[in-house]
Amino acid sequence: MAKAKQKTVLLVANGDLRLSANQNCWAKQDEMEKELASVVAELGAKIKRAHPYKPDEKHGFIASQREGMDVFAKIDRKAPIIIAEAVWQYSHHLLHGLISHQGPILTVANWSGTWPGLVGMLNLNGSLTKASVKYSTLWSENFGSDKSFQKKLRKWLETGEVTHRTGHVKKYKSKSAPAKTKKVAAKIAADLDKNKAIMGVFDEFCMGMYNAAIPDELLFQTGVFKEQLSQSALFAEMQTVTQKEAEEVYGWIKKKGFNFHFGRNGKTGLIKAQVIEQCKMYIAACRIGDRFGCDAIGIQYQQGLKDLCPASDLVEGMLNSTDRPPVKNAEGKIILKGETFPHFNEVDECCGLDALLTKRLHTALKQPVETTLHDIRWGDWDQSGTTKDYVWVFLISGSAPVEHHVGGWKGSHGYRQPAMYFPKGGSTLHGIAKPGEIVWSRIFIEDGKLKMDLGRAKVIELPKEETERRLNETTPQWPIMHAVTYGVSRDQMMARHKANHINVAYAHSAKDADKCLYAKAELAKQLGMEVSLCGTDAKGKLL
Ligand SMILES: C[C@H](O)[C@@H](O)[C@@H](O)C(=O)CO
Repeated sequence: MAKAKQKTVLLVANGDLRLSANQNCWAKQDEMEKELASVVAELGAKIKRAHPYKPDEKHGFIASQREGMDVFAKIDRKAPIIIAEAVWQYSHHLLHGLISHQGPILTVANWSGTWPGLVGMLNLNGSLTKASVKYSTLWSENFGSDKSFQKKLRKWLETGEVTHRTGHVKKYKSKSAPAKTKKVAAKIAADLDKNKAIMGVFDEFCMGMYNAAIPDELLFQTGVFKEQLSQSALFAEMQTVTQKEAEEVYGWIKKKGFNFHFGRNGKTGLIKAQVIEQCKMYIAACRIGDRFGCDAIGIQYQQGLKDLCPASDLVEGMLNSTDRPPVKNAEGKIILKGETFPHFNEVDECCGLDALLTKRLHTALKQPVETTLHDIRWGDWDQSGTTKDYVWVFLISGSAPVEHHVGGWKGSHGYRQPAMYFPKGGSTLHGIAKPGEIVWSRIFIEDGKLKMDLGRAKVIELPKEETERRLNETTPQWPIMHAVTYGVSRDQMMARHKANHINVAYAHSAKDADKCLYAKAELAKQLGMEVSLCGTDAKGKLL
């Protein structure tokens, strides 16, 4: 390796707020940092941690915003700095310091599914983008042997900047949209303009995901407005739901053939009492959402509620389904009968807005309306010999609608949420996404504007052993989607995507999915977003 100019690079490792997560994940972070330090040394520079390992806490992560501020107050603002991530991290622990930083910034993640480090880095990238902070980003499966990674790292060490090719991204101009899709989009846009719509937000801002909050001023143009709801109100409403009502929801789920995996001890296993509380939350969420006339709702859950009651995941998966337990409002009317009540996980408002638009578009185009977000968790080449395509692991931290799963309700499973993240447990809504054509999309904020990226992909089936390998490399309790993106490579996706989350929606065929994509692009454009199309259609034609 050619030597770069000798210099010291500061390293910052950001973590979760939860001590249990930071302790559990520390070993992998430590391993990754050592590998990175050795490559940086080979390149002639030196890594210096900007904050120490904390023996009493048994980890070396920054674990709060204040702690992050104290770390950044002491560092040279002009120094080159690497944010190295092997775990899920709360971006706001660092954002302040990176906003003030004057030296080159590099975010780095190892290509590992073990903990959501790639997810963490993508969130930080999205947050830095929204905050207009200049940064570079790199990822690699093996820092020590990946020549292309080393070349790019050397470039960053020498120049303070490294870029990636993003030629797969093309600005959407209405010309490419079929006339029918324009008509559908115009009708929905006009309705939003006249009648408006509401996103119910049960506590804004989850786990430091600054990128996920849409400033109200940017939302106004879309005709969608927020109803600021509170998780305390949700918890209070849960207390008004009777045991009988909760048992009815539970019985409904059981009758559908859903597979709960119960254990004996609620500390580490799933127990019925946790599920009953989730059934209460499901009813409470429907009722509050209905009372406020919401078109979509988002429950923050991971901070606050996590210490009070079981996880919201089973609730969220059901809300995103058309085949869900009926809930009556105070007037005795079933709330949104036969419809989804779109839910945006972790109150990612960019996903909420997308889900709200998707429901309307797919209803108008007679396509499946069930949507969800996933984490871009990881990806790998198929090891079963099924496909030569690169296969992503889209895997969200708890639930997806059963319509997305092979076998629907019967093919879906409820596991206890991992104790290190979710002390009060609760069932996930796990399943393996069924093969089919999808549209993926992401609304994000850049240059103070609302933007949307869209692309096409297919979900493929992989043999049981390969699916299990992927689940065991990540978090097996969570729902998985084997996705192959058309005309967008792993590195192109990583270079461009400005979020940890990605929205996905099925269509009946490849042709229908193309139509859905153009209709969504057109609608987003009419709502004032800057829209880009990424990659190709199923046949390889540029979008
Ligand atoms: C449980 C974790 O905090 C997850 O919620 C996290 O990895 C995410 O899903 C981030 O999108």
